[in-house]
Amino acid sequence: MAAHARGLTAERKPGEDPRGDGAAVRITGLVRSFEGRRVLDGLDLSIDADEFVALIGRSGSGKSTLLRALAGLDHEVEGTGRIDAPEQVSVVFQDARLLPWKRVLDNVVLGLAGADAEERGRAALREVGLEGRERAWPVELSGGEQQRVSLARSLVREPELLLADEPFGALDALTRIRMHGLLRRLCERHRPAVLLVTHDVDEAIVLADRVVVLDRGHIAADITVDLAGPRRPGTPEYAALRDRLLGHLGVETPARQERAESKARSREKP
Ligand SMILES: Nc1ncnc2c1ncn2[C@@H]1O[C@H](COP(=O)(O)OP(=O)(O)OP(=O)(O)O)[C@@H](O)[C@H]1O
Repeated sequence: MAAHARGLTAERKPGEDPRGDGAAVRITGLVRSFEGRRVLDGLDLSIDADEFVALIGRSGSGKSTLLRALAGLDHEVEGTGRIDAPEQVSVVFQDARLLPWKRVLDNVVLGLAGADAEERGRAALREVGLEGRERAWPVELSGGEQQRVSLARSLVREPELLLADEPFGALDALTRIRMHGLLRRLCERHRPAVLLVTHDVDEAIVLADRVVVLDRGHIAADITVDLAGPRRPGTPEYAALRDRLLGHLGVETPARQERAESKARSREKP
């Protein structure tokens, strides 16, 4: 994929794995600036093939800037650094970005080569639970259904890397939970490397193998989600991880407050 911010010092090398370490994505010393202000400040990040990484961080920390750099959508941005990423990349945004004048199936297969494109498109729609809606217009679908079409459009291209920028941010809570299940199943089947930008710590824990916290252009934490059994908010391990991630985002939780108070009390003791 040709993709470069102005001033990028090194070329992207699609699909290369020079170290043979199984990484699908390798980002080294990435810098991105707007009007002289560094939003990404020498960032390094690797994502293994078929690894699911969630990227969280406060508003303005540079999450979308990083995702756009990886997607090759930042030609006008000032920057340096090196990005090694696969050739086949698909991007899903918060809004489904379907063409309103094309039917659902035509949106899915748009630009897809091969005599079997339509059959693959139908199969992708089946996978996301939209069999029978091939001839519907986008406007006839709910928000959740439109995002399903957007996922089908991405996955029909069999991406080695799936980039998702708050894909479920505009959906209601119940639809979101259903979409989490769908995305997890699709990823287990197609096994792309995934970078998911989200504001939702629970979404990150439920879906990801690793959660990366971005803070002022640097990686402030890189945490493997190592929870035994189903990832249910009720378990102590889940609560501890959630608490830790919220701490990195500067959010005070009752548990953190309790710990701080007990530390302060023990310091006061003679
Ligand atoms: N095209 C642009 N021109 C100028 N500044 C920009 C541009 N795009 C992003 N920025 C700035 O870069 C910083 C990082 O933006 P970015 O969208 O990457 O943050 P984010 O972590 O995705 O935020 P949010 O969670 O609110 O979506 C912000 O301060 C933003 O104002």
